[in-house]
Amino acid sequence: MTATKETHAFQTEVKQLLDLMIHSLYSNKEIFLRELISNASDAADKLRFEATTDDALFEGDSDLNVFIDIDKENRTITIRDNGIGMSRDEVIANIGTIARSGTKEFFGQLSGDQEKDAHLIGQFGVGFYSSFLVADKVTLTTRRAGLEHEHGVRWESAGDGEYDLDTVEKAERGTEIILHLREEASEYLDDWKLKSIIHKYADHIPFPIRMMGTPAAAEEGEEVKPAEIETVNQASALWTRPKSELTDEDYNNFYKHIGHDFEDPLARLHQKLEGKYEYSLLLYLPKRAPFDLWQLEAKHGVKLYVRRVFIMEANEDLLPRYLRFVRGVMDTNDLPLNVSREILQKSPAMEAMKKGATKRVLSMLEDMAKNAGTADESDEINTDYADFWSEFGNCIKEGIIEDAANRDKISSLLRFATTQSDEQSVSLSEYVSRMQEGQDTIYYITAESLAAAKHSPHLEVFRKKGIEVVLLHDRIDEWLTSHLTEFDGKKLQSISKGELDLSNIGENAAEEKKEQEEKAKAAGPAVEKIKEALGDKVKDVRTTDRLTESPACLVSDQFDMSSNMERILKQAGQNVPDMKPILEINPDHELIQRLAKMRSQDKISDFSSILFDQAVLAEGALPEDPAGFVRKVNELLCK
Ligand SMILES: Nc1ncnc2c1ncn2[C@@H]1O[C@H](COP(=O)(O)OP(=O)(O)OP(=O)(O)O)[C@@H](O)[C@H]1O
Repeated sequence: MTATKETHAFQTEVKQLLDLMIHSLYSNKEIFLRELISNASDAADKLRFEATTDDALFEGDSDLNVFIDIDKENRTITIRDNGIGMSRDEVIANIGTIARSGTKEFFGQLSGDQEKDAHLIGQFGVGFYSSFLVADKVTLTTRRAGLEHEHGVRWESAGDGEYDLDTVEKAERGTEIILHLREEASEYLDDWKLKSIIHKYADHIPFPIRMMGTPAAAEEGEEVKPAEIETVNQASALWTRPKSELTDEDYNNFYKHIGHDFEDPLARLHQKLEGKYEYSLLLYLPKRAPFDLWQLEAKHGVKLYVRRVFIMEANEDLLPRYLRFVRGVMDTNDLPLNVSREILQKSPAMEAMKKGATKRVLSMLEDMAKNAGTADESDEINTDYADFWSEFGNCIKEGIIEDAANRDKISSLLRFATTQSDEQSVSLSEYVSRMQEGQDTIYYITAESLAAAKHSPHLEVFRKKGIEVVLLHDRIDEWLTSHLTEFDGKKLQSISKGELDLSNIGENAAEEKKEQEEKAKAAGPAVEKIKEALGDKVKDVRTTDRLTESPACLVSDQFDMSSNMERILKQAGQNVPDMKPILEINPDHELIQRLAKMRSQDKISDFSSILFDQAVLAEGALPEDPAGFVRKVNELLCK
């Protein structure tokens, strides 16, 4: 064996993370133990799974456990597991490097404000690095199960930007971490203190966590009995225990382990399902979106266990992609332990679990939505669903597109801003319950921002008639509305697409319609003039009753792409054919009436072009020739 001691530098991000962590999690130091036990438990899970197809990996020792040892004299705590361990390459890849999606976003969001950053860092997860909260030197020795004894690896660092790596002999497989405690972390040398932290954070860990017990005090003349090893935690899989035995704290601590989160969850679901297939679900909704929510390779999800043996993180196999924020465990007796992932994915039992779990998560959300706004005994208003929506609403919208079978259920979970609420808090049923007499359509507008939607000229007639309009301004809304075309038997219609017919709505509808027709007729010459002036810039020019204050607006043809969608696709670098809009004019507006009287071709042309560009601006977009627009307006102003 060649001696291979090397010194490596930490990846820049690791250094940054360490500095930040030591400062911001200072008052929360004890979490180091939770993080290290969590890793040890994951390592035991991995070994147990790999050993289902290769028993030799147990190396004759299948009693998976974590052992914690205190050495008061040398001021160290040792956390030792006999899990899967790591090879040299794995140590380099896992310890000293952050190779996870969402890292860039995480660093981008740091503000320098300690409290806020502590929160962010908690969400991001500090894992192994939390050792440096209490230690000024960490020595990790590990050997991967199945490798020869001489392929052990020692990793050592003072957390100052570098680590040493050495190849060593290690007889037992697994990982041993020695924390050389800082002066100010002496309290952790007390075994009662450590035991109470283990109870707090790791009772639910399904492997025994062992420590030396306290030696019983000897009676006079008796020999002092040596201390015995004792198991500190409950060591049973939490989801297999009856609900009545479990406290909120038990559930929350388990969530923090499984969800790699520092905060309590927003809600949970614990059920045992019996039918053709038997399985248990323990699922949680996080309070906050993880950093990698929008990454394709989201890291943590739902864990699949078969007969309490961890099989895999199996997000999309167990829950549809749009529910990727759900964390937790599904455990079944109906799958074999030692089959490949591919076979598992195709099994009817997995399919049934996915269907059942999806249904139950959606029902949990429905219940949360129902309870929204209600007050509890202490008069506190329930904001759980609003909180959920602001973090994960856009994922639920994906569900409309992705999960046609549950579309009805999902559509009742949607919440929007409308002309009556800036908050995204209005459900479609609430909208329907407020519809005007004669209204049989749910009206919406899509725009680049809430402000652009709210101030769009298209809303003018709706305001006048008191008709509520749903204001859509998230990118995904364009896709949402192309899949959600009906709710509760009512059509959804964009107010900036196609012809608008509000003639059935309101008290004087019939008279208004007649009046409008007359006005349209009178504006005929103006329409023709503008049409000629704008040429092929527009698909058509026509009068409208949409507008009450603005002179003109743009609409898309019923089956054309909306201008907002066109903009989004173009921004995303897609090749989109130019859609020609329809210019609608307000025959009551003074500008239109003045234009009707104009004779000079040049003036008509300038006026028409200004009308068109103004309508573009009102959509939140830029005219094709902004400088030309400004020049024409200035010329007019000076006249
Ligand atoms: N005791 C251990 N045995 C085997 N592998 C380990 C052990 N501790 C850490 N690792 C490996 O190092 C990786 C990084 O660990 P770290 O605690 O930094 O992050 P994590 O557990 O993956 O995620 P999080 O930061 O969210 O806790 C783990 O994913 C695992 O592969």
